Amino acid sequence: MKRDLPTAPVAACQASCPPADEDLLAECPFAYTEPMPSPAALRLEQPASSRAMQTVIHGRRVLRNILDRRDPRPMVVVGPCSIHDPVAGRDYAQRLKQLADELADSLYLVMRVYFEKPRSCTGWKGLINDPHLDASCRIADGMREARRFLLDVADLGLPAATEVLDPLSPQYLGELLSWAAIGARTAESQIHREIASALPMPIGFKNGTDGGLDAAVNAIVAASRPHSFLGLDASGQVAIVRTQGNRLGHAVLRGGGGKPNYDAASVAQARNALQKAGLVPSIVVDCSHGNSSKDHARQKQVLQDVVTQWQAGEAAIVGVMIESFIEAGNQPLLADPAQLRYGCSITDACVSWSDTETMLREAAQALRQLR
Ligand SMILES: O=C[C@H](O)[C@H](O)COP(=O)(O)O
Ligand SMILES: C=C(OP(=O)(O)O)C(=O)O
Repeated sequence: MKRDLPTAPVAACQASCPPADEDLLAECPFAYTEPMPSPAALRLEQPASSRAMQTVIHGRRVLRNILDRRDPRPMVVVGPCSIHDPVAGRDYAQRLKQLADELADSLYLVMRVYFEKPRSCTGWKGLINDPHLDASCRIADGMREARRFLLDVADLGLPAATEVLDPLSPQYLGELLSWAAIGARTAESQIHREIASALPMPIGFKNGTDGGLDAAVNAIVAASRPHSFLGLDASGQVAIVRTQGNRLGHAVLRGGGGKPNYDAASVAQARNALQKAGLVPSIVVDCSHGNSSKDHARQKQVLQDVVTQWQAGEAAIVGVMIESFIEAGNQPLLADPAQLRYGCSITDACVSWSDTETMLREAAQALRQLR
């Protein structure tokens, strides 16, 4: 069967397929390539300030101390489901920095700065992939935009967290992150476990979309070991990457398979599974996704349940994740992005900024009373 090939792939294909025969052309790979600046080139173009690097390193150190139980505060990874409008994202970061300072005695706030969205099937794949929100997929622009955004967040003194999805992105952005997640759809992937073993920050591995824990537990063990794999060096050269293993892997319970898993019984089950695998049980509860049935308003109940578990002495829960933005809910991505509602998610629904403040102030107050 003959396929209709778009113009650019046809041109590239014709150059690489010896005879310009129609049938052979139809068998050509349906792909073509464009150059991308190297990680070193982008770092040179957008260098990190010393304040930014101090923020990142301090963030990693605090999170390591939380995981090693040397800092009693829970971590709170909080922010939009995805950054689609860097102006609204910066506005959010400024608000969050103030709240982080206010609650620093009880909670350690890290901004969720998610640029890459793993889709169940299809959909907008995030700011790096499609920064202009129009399917033009200008990835070099997206990477620059993402790096600029992380630099600005770090310059505010706010540590940042992201999901590592594309295997090459950490070379461009990894130095600016204090925490990273491997998502529910990729925790079972060997490639992502290898990358996690190379990263210099704590990594949360999510349970599977079916709610199963095995992928996350196996991922934590696998990422803690040394690996050798193919990657990219800073100059953009394909390289053999040899890692030492990341001992700061932990589980993120996000619910799944139509059921939540933030409740005390599910947390006990996860704690036992981690211990059985020889791991120190460290769990972050994701208040969103399968734990909220994607109803943003339910994130508040999940957080309240976690606080109750802390009050009952549950030490395995070292943090929570909240999907939060300026406006509550979400909206569809419109053909004209200028018509989008300011500060409202175009991926999963988020709690509003004012609810975020209330939720976190209440949690901090409850923790103060526990001291
Ligand atoms: O966090 C975001 C989404 O849950 C994730 O990207 C999957 O989204 P989808 O099921 O709408 O594709
Ligand atoms: C995609 C996400 O989560 P999960 O991997 O749990 O679906 C996310 O946190 O944005």
